[in-house]
Amino acid sequence: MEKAKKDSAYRAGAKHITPETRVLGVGSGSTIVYLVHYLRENREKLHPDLVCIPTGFQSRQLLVENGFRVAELDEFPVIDVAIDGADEVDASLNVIKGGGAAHLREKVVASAAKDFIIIADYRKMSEQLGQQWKQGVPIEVIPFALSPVMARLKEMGGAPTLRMAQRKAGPVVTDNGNFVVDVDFGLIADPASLLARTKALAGVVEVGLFCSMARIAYFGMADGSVQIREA
Ligand SMILES: O=C[C@H](O)[C@H](O)[C@H](O)COP(=O)(O)O
Repeated sequence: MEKAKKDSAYRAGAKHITPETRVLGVGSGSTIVYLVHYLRENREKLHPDLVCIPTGFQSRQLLVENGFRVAELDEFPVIDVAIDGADEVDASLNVIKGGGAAHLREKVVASAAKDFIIIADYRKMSEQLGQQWKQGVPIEVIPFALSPVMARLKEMGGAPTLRMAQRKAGPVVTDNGNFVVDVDFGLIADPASLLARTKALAGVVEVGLFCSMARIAYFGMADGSVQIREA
């Protein structure tokens, strides 16, 4: 599995991070660690003034520890390329993200990017969202709105669960001070419509459905190959 993650990250890095890439969005999760390894091992191929925009605390730390310059969107509101992991990717490149509760900032960074690329291992590859990722769609909610949002999500046919922290009593609290509700909607026939309906609920800050955003996805396979899906 680790090899598959590394293969996808290295293939995408070699293809999409060129000496012209000045501002790079760096996502979150375990696959993105390998992208930072790629950057570390290929410094001579990078723009001399490369600036990285991390999507959260984890990737920020990772980049700083490896000697890369990190900056905020205030300074660099347009990103050349953003690369990020995924929890599930369907045949049309709709993506579920937020398994690490980072999807709000990830979506902001992806939206600011001219090009958005996904890296993942083969477990994330599916035909329809909900096939592989059984944990549900991550939805970031302000704590004040938790109960009414949970009730509305049930009315919409979802099965919401408040994500609980491990090694801390109580719920997961995101980098933005909010809660995450994982909502099982079964197989998702129309991700864009589900995104629109869930995002419209008062108190929902962001939904971990990324529709019509990714241009290309790299999947590291069990046999050592890398499969590519393009929008
Ligand atoms: O919130 C977390 C992010 O959306 C991650 O990019 C996603 O969960 C994939 O993570 P991993 O590369 O660890 O599978």
